[in-house]
Amino acid sequence: MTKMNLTTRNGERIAVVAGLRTPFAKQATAFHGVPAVDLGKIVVNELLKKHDIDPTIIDQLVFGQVVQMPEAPNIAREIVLGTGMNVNTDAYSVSRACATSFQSTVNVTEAIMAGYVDVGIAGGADSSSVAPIGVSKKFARILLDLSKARSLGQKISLIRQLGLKDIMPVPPAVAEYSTGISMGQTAEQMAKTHNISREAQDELAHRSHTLATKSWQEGKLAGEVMTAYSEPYKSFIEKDNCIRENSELASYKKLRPCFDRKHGTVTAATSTPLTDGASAIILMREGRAKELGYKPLGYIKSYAFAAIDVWQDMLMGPSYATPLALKRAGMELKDLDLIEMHEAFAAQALANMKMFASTKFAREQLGQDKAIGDIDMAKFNVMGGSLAYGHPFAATGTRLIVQTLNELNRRGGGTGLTTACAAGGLGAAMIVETD
Ligand SMILES: CC(=O)SCCNC(=O)CCNC(=O)[C@H](O)C(C)(C)COP(=O)(O)OP(=O)(O)OC[C@H]1O[C@@H](n2cnc3c(N)ncnc32)[C@H](O)[C@@H]1OP(=O)(O)O
Repeated sequence: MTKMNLTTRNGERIAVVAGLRTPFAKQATAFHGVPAVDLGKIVVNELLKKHDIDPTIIDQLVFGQVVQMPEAPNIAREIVLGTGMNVNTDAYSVSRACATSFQSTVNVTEAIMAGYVDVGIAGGADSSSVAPIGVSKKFARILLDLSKARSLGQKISLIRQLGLKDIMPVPPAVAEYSTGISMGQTAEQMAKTHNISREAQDELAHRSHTLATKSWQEGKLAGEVMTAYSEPYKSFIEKDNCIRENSELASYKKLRPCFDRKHGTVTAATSTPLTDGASAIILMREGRAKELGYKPLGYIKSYAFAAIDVWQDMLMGPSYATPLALKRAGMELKDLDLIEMHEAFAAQALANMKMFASTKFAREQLGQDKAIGDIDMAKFNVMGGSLAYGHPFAATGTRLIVQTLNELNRRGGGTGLTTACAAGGLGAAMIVETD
């Protein structure tokens, strides 16, 4: 197969020049009270400062946030207006559930390929601590009717229709809108369908924490996680705080399942914690990066998105998107030097790994004779994954892209796969390479 690259019309590659993320913090800890829009501003502000990028050269900023704030629906534009960037910088927001910052990266990539943009920022931010708490549909309707009621009698009769249940606040659910099935329940489905044992899930989570701890200790994350917070932002944390530095397999075994208390196997340790954080990357036309004197971290080689039904085993996206991204890159799984898969749940990652290796799955679901391939654990989530780092939904895609490129560079260069499942039965896969 001939290897292929994504390029502009005159053959220039799409360069990832730099990337940065906030430390990722467990819900209601270090970033308690800090909305996603501020996390986005913090990270973009520091990204520009750290890499001495003149904000006036940014043509476009595309950002996303999964749990949206009704008062600031276009987070991208708020970031431009709130970071001293040129007010004329185009900015819009995208949403693709947990693959949101894959999507923002693709939007900027495609704009560069089309020749419309030379320099763009992509990323995502989410806060599980500042969530839009709503009201029930009945309460919302009655509030509206109350505002239109003319007499006291009308008002009283409307209020009388409300019970205690109707006026209780409604937090956003981490569940599928059309089915009501939570992400955790889907992970339970996947563990059962694919026969993923509790032991295997515990081991993957323990591995994730152990490798993430080691990566921090070896200083590998220092360059890509911000530690300095410039004015007007206060100082926060300097390290991810979901990672268990003293992870012990024995303590995993003691935990009770969370989503199917009686027959389940998915626990708090084998689920990504609810997390706050933001991440962003700067993309440039290869020639523009050279003109400006930047040495890119790497390049976007190919990408693919895929979608499956949402009732059963919905978090299988990587198994559908990866073969497409490989085909578009003219590559096979064995050609890759690193494989970074978002660990939404240990059961979900393990089920996808099984399906990568399954010829039956390839034949029946992908319409191809050969399995995607066996995953070599020496290449898989080598610095740990989302189970340890956490998962601020929209920020995970650009975390994966930057972490993979930096690790490829430390290993002397190569090609890496980054892939994630997402709500709505969606999947994203992106292949990145270094020089
Ligand atoms: C496409 C996608 O990405 S879909 C995924 C989207 N994301 C989600 O759905 C989020 C899923 N996660 C969650 O909803 C929550 O994290 C839950 C419900 C699983 C757990 O929430 P909580 O109960 O608040 O978790 P908490 O951190 O308190 O942990 C519960 C217990 O497990 C323990 N624990 C958690 N992780 C570990 C670990 N790695 N090792 C040992 N013990 C652990 C905690 O210490 C705690 O013990 P304690 O009760 O004695 O204090």
